[in-house]
Amino acid sequence: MLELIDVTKVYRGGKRAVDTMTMRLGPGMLGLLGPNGAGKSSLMRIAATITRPTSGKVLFDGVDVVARPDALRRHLGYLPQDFGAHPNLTAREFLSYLAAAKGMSARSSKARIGELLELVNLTEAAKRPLGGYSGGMLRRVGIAQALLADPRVIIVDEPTAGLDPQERVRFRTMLADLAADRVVMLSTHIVSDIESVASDIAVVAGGRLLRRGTPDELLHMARGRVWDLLVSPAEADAVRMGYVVSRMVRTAEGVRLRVISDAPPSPGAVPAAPDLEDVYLGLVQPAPAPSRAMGGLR
Ligand SMILES: Nc1ncnc2c1ncn2[C@@H]1O[C@H](COP(=O)(O)OP(=O)(O)OP(=O)(O)O)[C@@H](O)[C@H]1O
Repeated sequence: MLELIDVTKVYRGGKRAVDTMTMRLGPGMLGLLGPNGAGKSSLMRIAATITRPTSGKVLFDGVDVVARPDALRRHLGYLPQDFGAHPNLTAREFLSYLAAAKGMSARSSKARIGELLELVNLTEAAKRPLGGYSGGMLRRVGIAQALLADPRVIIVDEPTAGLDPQERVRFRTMLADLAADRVVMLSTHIVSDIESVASDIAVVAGGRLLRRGTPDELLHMARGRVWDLLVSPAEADAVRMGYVVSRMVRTAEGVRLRVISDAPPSPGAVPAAPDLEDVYLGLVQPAPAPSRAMGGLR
């Protein structure tokens, strides 16, 4: 069990990137969802013992890992957002080098690296220098290095950035499998990255935890507050001035809008079944003035 308790991070210069966040994580996948600048990377670096919190506690199985980071590090696989690999090394050489740095024996690491290359589908490319890899292939090397020591806790920061749709799906499924018996914490600003795999979603913005729940619990919040309407282009502009609009499609008949609001935004609005994108936008997007769109979702 990994626990973040009242964690705050204030950077030099005064930026409060994480503001008294508390999260407890057991086995399973927690999707940390928030816009750019929400504080996701800062929180993950703190959870991964890379950065010290300004205040608050991080406990792993009850042990204070701010004071004793090694208690977590030997069980941790971490994939930072800016994961960089040496361009002249092959995938196999790079992973062997990291395994040696982690103190793994050459024999056990050889077998493990073979397994991992298979898992991330890089066996065939493993003898080529990393400099010639695509963004997606490098991400897969990144996840392989995070899994080297068969970690109990896996922290991956925006792992799908730069992946094509097929790679995204493969990556999500792989992490979901790993989450069966491990703590997996994954950050993203893309709702579809986590809605099909995370049973537990934390929405963060401005350094604060806004909501946490299962997809069903989050969807429940938005029930009765999502509306579809078809309007003229001029009316669409007016609606966008006053409401949170989660989708807008121009069609031959007019503009089809999806609006988040407690009350119907217009007499012709039809209630719609919410999805997680609606919930997310309702939480993180400031309501345009006049502020009547967000109340119920906060
Ligand atoms: N080392 C630092 N020094 C000062 N400010 C920082 C530092 N790192 C991050 N910040 C600021 O803290 C806030 C949160 O940044 P953070 O990277 O944690 O957010 P994020 O949700 O991961 O966003 P992104 O997806 O853009 O990385 C931002 O305003 C960022 O500019």
